[in-house]
Amino acid sequence: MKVLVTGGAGYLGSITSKALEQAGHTPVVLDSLLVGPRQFTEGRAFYEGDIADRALLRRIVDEHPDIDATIHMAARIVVPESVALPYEYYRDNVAKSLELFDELEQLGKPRILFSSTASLYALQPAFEVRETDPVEPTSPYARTKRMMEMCLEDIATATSLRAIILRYFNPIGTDPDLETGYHLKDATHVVPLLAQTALGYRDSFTITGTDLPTRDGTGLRDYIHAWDLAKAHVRAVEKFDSVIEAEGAPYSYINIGGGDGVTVKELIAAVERVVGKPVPTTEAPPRPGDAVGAYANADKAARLLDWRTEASLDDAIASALAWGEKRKDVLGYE
Ligand SMILES: NC(=O)c1ccc[n+]([C@@H]2O[C@H](COP(=O)([O-])OP(=O)(O)OC[C@H]3O[C@@H](n4cnc5c(N)ncnc54)[C@H](O)[C@@H]3O)[C@@H](O)[C@H]2O)c1
Ligand SMILES: O=c1ccn([C@@H]2O[C@H](COP(=O)(O)OP(=O)(O)O[C@H]3O[C@H](CO)[C@H](O)[C@H](O)[C@H]3O)[C@@H](O)[C@H]2O)c(=O)[nH]1
Repeated sequence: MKVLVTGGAGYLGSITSKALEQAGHTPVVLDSLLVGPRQFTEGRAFYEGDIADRALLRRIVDEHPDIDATIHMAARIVVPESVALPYEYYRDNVAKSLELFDELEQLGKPRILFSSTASLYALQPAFEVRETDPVEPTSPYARTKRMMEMCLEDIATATSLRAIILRYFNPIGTDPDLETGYHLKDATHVVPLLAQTALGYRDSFTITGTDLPTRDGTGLRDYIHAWDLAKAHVRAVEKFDSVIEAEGAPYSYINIGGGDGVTVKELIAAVERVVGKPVPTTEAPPRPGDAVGAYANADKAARLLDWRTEASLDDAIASALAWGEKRKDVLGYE
């Protein structure tokens, strides 16, 4: 199959492109390089440009008329930044996504996989969330994702477009060959920050939020290996039509998580276990827009995609540490 991957120069887009290739499929990457590095597109069909550039989309489909589906990963993704830059987040994640979907549908390319987020779930007393559980996005970023979910429901109901909405829990680590990975210079995600501290590139790691309603007061997340997440996309592309048929609706929501909740303090202990030495920490209040947390009920992914996570937390942390050591060679910064 041939798959258009928007945001394919990014962290998850580049790893997913590689997983598609390993499964015998062909990714076609569209990315503006707003943040994704050009190196991450090497060896692939790559179009540099914006998802809302309709002329470019027409050219891509003209040159690749056999595109079977689109994985729409391009977005701005940093929660605290979304609080400070709402215009940028709503314009890029919502308004531009609508242009993309409208043009793809007109071009006869109606299969969309959409990258959504677990951070939009409302807090549940036991933290486990199913796709049918209530949502309550707490940041502009999460609201852009929820808005797009609602748009996709309405568009799929009214038009030929069909959507599989993948709600990612927290991907960490990278592809097995360490070719691409987490690339943000000023990391904001917990595991890259912990890895940089464990590797000695940072003096200490700051725990943001120690008085939350979790078992030890720190934020709880469901961390999954990015390579497992990439393979979930391969399954979703391959099974697209059968998922939509099984759903009995023109759209489907699927949690992509492992099913284990891990607090920040537990995560730090796991990193210390993997590196075999303590990681210095300090404490601070939660970040603006921070969610308390959730972990996935991943039964639906198992049933509809025949997918479940394979890697352990320690494997995923080891992958993140290995990439943390290597990324200076690839990107030029630690
Ligand atoms: N990383 C996570 O923890 C996480 C968790 C849940 C969901 N997601 C979602 O997964 C997707 C990929 O995230 P990621 O971590 O790989 O982020 P990333 O920033 O590495 O990748 C996003 C890519 O999109 C590109 N892009 C942004 N706006 C664009 C535009 N208008 N036109 C073309 N390209 C554009 C960027 O240059 C970048 O390469 C996003 O939609 C994100 O919301 C990520
Ligand atoms: O320096 C830090 C950074 C984070 N954390 C904590 O670590 C946990 C995870 O934080 P991340 O920023 O790594 O992940 P989030 O779940 O908050 O957010 C990320 O994953 C979400 C999916 O759940 C969104 O999609 C979003 O793109 C992405 O930023 C949170 O409890 C956070 O408070 C710290 O203790 N210290």
